[in-house]
Amino acid sequence: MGKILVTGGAGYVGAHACKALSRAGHTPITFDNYSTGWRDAVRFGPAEEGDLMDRARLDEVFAAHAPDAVMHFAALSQVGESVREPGRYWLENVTGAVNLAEAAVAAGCGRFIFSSTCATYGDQDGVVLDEETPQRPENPYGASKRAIEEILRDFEAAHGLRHVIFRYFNVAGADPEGEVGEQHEPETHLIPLMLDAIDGKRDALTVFGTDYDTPDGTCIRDYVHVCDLADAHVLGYGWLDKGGPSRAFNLGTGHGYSVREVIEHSRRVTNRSVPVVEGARRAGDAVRLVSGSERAKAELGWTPARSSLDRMIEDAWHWHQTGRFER
Ligand SMILES: NC(=O)c1ccc[n+]([C@@H]2O[C@H](COP(=O)([O-])OP(=O)(O)OC[C@H]3O[C@@H](n4cnc5c(N)ncnc54)[C@H](O)[C@@H]3O)[C@@H](O)[C@H]2O)c1
Ligand SMILES: O=c1ccn([C@@H]2O[C@H](COP(=O)(O)OP(=O)(O)O[C@H]3O[C@H](CO)[C@@H](O)[C@H](O)[C@H]3O)[C@@H](O)[C@H]2O)c(=O)[nH]1
Repeated sequence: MGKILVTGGAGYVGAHACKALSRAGHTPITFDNYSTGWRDAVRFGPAEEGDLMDRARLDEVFAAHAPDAVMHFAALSQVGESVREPGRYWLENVTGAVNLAEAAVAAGCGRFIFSSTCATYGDQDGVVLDEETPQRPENPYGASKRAIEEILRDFEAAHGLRHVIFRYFNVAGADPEGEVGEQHEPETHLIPLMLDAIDGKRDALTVFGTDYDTPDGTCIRDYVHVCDLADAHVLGYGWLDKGGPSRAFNLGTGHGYSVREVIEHSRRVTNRSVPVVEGARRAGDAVRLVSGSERAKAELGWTPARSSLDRMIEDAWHWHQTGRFER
């Protein structure tokens, strides 16, 4: 069983990964500055407060815990914001990852699992995006993540730091037991915003662009359940623990849904109407991002068992109605 330093363990995906790691018998040690995460979300192992920009603090935490691996979730992660504030994305995402990789190498921790994204691929004229697809990000967020992937390859060559890169598609849903869930402030993600509109916490959901070249004019994304992602991280740790080589894996289902289809499914699952207004395109949005995820299934034995759209909306709705983190 391993000790795993989880940066961003107080955030949405990181907290679900901590639960899955702890269930599998590992010890997740959260490292977080609580900028977008929640102290209440750290329920499955110890917490260390700190900022990735502070290399000395990272060294202290590595010395205190001697982790067997790092899982690096902490990042700035909003496409639209990255277009408006590219400097922050390049500075914080890249510097944070370099500090973490250097601290891991200095401490003799040789395994690194990284949260990358399908935004590193960009639009590719309707082809299914598999791991061999050339990466052509269309926004500073995706570009910063692609840069970190390159940095990890350099660190392996120079220092033997082995890595697993997970390129997530669109994460959705929540822990079905309701212990943790998705809560961003301000919220920018489609499904939680829609649930807010459904129960009157906001006036309406704005659809960002209805004139895209897709069957119904709205953008298409491949949604994957956060608990399936969390399970993939446990498998990724096992892969490196058994001596597996550095590898990149997509995590998606291979099925894309348009914004209008997500609205329709939400209407059905919640049995409520969804107030919607049509708005302008959001800068930086790709038209269509759909995964080829055969590699993760074949090589890691990963199954996105909970990733039907209805199930993700159901679990998100359950959390929306029953859970809430407080500052
Ligand atoms: N949510 C998605 O749909 C999605 C899709 C693809 C990739 N990802 C990636 O997954 C990761 C997690 O995303 P999320 O949705 O859970 O985000 P989140 O904002 O909920 O979590 C990020 C966590 O990192 C912490 N953090 C941020 N900057 C930090 C710093 N400098 N030092 C220490 N802690 C810091 C935050 O406080 C927060 O707890 C990100 O790397 C993101 O790019 C997310
Ligand atoms: O109020 C809203 C919010 C979103 N959308 C649309 O819904 C889709 C999904 O948007 P969102 O939930 O914001 O996700 P993405 O912008 O696709 O980005 C998420 O998914 C990426 C992978 O695709 C990750 O890398 C990012 O970190 C994560 O924020 C997009 O077409 C948006 O234009 C709307 O129409 N209205």
